[in-house]
Amino acid sequence: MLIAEGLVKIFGRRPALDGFDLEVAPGEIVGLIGHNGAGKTTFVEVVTGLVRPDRGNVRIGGLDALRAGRAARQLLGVAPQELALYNRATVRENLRLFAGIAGLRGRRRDEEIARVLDELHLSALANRLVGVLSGGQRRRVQAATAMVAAPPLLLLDEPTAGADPETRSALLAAVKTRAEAGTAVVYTTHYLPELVDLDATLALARAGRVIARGTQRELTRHLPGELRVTFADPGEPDLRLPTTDPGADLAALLASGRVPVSVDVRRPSLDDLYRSMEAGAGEGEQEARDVAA
Ligand SMILES: Nc1ncnc2c1ncn2[C@@H]1O[C@H](COP(=O)(O)OP(=O)(O)OP(=O)(O)O)[C@@H](O)[C@H]1O
Repeated sequence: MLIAEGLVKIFGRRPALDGFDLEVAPGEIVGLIGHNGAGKTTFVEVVTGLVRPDRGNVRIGGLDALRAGRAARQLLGVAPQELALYNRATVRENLRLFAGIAGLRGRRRDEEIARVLDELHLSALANRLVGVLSGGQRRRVQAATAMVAAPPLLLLDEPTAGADPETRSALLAAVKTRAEAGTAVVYTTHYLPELVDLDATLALARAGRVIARGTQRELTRHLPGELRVTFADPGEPDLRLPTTDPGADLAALLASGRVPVSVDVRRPSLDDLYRSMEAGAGEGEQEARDVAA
């Protein structure tokens, strides 16, 4: 549904995108993660048409988004990181406007608005001015504007930033439902557990390019998990051992004659993956590139 190839965008002398590639299939949710400044928002802005890349191609649903921008954007719903809503209009009026821009009219428009209000738990706020809503409520409204015309591609840039648990779970459920119906989703976030809930595949951005792409399991395979053991002898402290081979490490422990009363193996998590990226352009990144290769 989305193919971005070799995107380069230079601001001043610094590349914000430096050979950024990403493909997203219909029904796929891609969690786009990476440190502040990795280029995630610039990528979203290029796909949206707000920023023109210096090099590279973007295809949306087979259309060249850099040449046939208008037609390609009809296939796109965007919730930008910086909220773009009309504060002096109500939630419903905002949704009418966005649905109208996407070409929805009459009864179909009203039905889609009712559906998205319900999905995002916004029905009770439909006639309130956006300007008087809380930050989390506005974020939900922004996500609703992206989803209202049921576009086949959704770009959600940190849609749950600052959101309370209710906002977050309503949004995640709506995104899941849309993906199950075939929508392709690019979802940027710093809240990694959300990507587990969404069963998203991952794209790790660093310094303007995607350095690794795959499932959570594929990308964390090279990282150590943790073996947690409690012993029968109350005087013996609990053991927490980083491990890539818990079976072998446990066998070695048992062979040493120590008697465990509980054993737990924690798989490497997305947080571990994120931390491994902190290692910079060192070993961790090279391993991530190997995984991608
Ligand atoms: N309009 C702009 N003018 C100059 N530099 C820019 C502009 N937009 C982005 N940048 C720079 O491009 C780089 C990538 O920024 P971008 O906002 O894409 O990162 P990000 O991965 O979305 O970060 P975050 O997680 O903080 O949202 C940063 O160094 C940023 O300062």
